[in-house]
Amino acid sequence: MATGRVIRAISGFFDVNDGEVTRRCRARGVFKKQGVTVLVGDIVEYEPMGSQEGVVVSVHPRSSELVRPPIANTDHALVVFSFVTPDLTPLMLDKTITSVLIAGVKPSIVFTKADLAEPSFVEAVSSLYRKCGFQTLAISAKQGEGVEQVRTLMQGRINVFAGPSGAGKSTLANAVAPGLKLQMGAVSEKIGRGRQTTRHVELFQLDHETWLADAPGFSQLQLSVPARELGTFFPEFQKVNCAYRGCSHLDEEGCAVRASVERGEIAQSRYDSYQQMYHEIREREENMY
Ligand SMILES: Nc1nc2c(ncn2[C@@H]2O[C@H](COP(=O)(O)OP(=O)(O)OP(=O)(O)O)[C@@H](O)[C@H]2O)c(=O)[nH]1
Ligand SMILES: [Zn+2]
Repeated sequence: MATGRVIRAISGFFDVNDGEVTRRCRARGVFKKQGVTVLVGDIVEYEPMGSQEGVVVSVHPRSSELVRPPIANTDHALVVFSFVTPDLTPLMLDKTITSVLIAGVKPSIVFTKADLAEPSFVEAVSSLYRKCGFQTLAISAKQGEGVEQVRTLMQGRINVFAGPSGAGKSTLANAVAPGLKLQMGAVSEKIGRGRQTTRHVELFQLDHETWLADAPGFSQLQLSVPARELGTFFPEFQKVNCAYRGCSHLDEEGCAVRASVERGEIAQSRYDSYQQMYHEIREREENMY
């Protein structure tokens, strides 16, 4: 028996890498009956067969599981947003960060196209997110500025990119992994005649302990958390210790979060995003009954 990581899934086969060799494996027949799924990113036990093949016999418990694209055990999301072209929209950024946190994945925020933005804007935005407690970088991938620091953040992790179209994900991926020619376009999904085809996801190895998914995650921002728990995914809200259990931080009297916003400590834009997301979730919750 051997242990490896699934790095690719192709029409019923799984490519399993043990750190050196990649074998094409099929899954045990009983998996289907037992409802066991094998995802790219899974750590699996397999029975080697010959020098290049094998059979997956069990799947280790997952630390995280993304639905689109389907990847297991991602532990780091690079949240890539450009300062300009397209312009930064705080709500989109905050939603992406929150979705990453809800999925149990650590986010790092990478602001791109710093070369096209006003230095004062670059500094203001970066410091706003740094103060929230997020790892934050402002880079210019085209000029190669900050690329080394991004690569350092990725070290020893299973990385996935997240962020809107045109933010610079492909450019950055190719800067950190030259030679791989990565295309980070969103996972395409065609729905026709009841059939759903999703682009294959693959993990690319940057070194023996660092991996990068070739498709961006968090393309559908569902915010799958009860409204009352949303605040726990805003690290700067946690720091002020609102004494009210289950406080929505919207209109409760004496709410420490609102007081902090009024003092200008918690950023108004983050609080606005929180309110917007809260109402979105509430609407969904109300429609469920
Ligand atoms: N000036 C400048 N342009 C950049 C930078 N990074 C990316 N770009 C440009 O921005 C455009 C979009 O970059 P992509 O890397 O294709 O963006 P993407 O996020 O992969 O976009 P999708 O594939 O649509 O998801 C390209 O024309 C890049 O050359 C940067 O740091 N500075
Ligand atoms: Zn509160």
